[in-house]
Amino acid sequence: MYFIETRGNDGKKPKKVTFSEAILNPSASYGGLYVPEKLPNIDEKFLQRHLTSHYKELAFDLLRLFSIDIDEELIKEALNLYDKFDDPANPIPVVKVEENLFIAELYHGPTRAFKDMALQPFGYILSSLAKARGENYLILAATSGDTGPATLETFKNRENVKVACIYPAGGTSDVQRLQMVTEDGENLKVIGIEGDFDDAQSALKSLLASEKFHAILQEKGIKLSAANSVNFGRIIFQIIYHIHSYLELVRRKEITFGDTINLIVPSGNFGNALGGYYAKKMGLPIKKILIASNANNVLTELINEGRYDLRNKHLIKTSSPAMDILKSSNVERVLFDKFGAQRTKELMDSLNDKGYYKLNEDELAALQEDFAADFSNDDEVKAIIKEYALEKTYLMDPHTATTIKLFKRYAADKNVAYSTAEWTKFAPTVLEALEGGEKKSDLEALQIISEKLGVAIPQRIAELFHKRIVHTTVVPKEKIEEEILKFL
Ligand SMILES: N[C@@H](CCOP(=O)(O)O)C(=O)O
Repeated sequence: MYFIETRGNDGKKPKKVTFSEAILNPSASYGGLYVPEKLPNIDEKFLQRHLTSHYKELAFDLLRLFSIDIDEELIKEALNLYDKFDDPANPIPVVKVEENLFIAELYHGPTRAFKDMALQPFGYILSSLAKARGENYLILAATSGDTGPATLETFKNRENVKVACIYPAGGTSDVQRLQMVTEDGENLKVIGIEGDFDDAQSALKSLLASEKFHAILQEKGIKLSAANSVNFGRIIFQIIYHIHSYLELVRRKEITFGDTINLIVPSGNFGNALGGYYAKKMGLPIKKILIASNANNVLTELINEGRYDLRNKHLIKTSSPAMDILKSSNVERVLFDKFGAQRTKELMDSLNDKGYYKLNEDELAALQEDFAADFSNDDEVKAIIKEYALEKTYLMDPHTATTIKLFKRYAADKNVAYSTAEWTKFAPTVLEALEGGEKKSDLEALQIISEKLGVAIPQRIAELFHKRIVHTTVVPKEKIEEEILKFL
């Protein structure tokens, strides 16, 4: 299968590339993204076959449907990394929380957030390709808290790759920050910036698109790639778990083949939601993808009103920092799929130049065929955490809590909501939700919640508080490139 560009081709880059080319060099013409030329189909036979199979087999067959140019043995080795998850027999438990609400817990990997689901195998494949080709890569990552730790974990001490991870100083939870600044691999550099996630991601995108930066790296014998979901290598692994969720409901006889379900997705950069959209397009019986946001509600406005409007908006720091994003990358792939390259370029140019775009009526209707959306503010999030912990004995983190408003609206349907991070990454907010009062430190809050509710703190989270801080760099956003070059 080949991959093409969301904003069309500039005549300088190849018109289509293979999967390996798309993941090693994810920068497409005009600042666009790579997408599959044609999505493969999954039919009932495919689903039936995987009713009794392991997640790794489902993943392997799904990747095969895309006919990617990666050696099958390498894919199998990469998928074996799911054996490190809490339950090697099932990396994603799906918990029935109440009638029609199933929570798919995507956080049982090493860094306790859904990013491990894709970054564990993707990091292995990318670094193995680099080594096999005898090439050296700089991998950029911009993070609002979860992608960073998962990227550092997957690439740590891997040969032929160096990682520069950019995070907004003060814009993540303390556990997320510690997960990054205590990572001690020789090939890793963590850079805090005086700015927000959008600044970090804009820097990443302009470095990816910069011929000058590529040339400087070339002189050093280094090529450039990225670990964020701008890289299709991330997205392909984010399609699989939606199929797994559906199969889980069939296995438990909650639905039969052909019944439709909703997916409720806490959304920031839209990679998870895009994975669900692709699964739907490929034939998975999904009724709607419900997009849950926090107070940074650009996606709610887009899906409900058809306008993506950044004018007069500034990023708000919320209790769900991984979703503190205004410039959401993967909406572009949906625009391309629905309206084609020319219109996508028009819309994205308008967003970049004027700070907004507006869909016409037909376009909005097309978007609403697949998506609905709502957002929750921090008070609503805290109330949900408390309600579910105390009344339904289900402990959830603030990102997961944003899905519940949508569940309540669609409670007559079967819904799979995604839990994208473990509560342990946001313990002070969770404790504040449960008990009110002054915000406690992460360590204190973790201990109190663990004792009171009898829930375990994973060792890797507990030991963060005793690890040496390795990365102390914090720079103005204008100095990101300089800092990266100092590290190489
Ligand atoms: N929510 C992310 C932001 C980056 O998203 P990605 O899917 O493009 O990696 C984070 O937690 O870092």
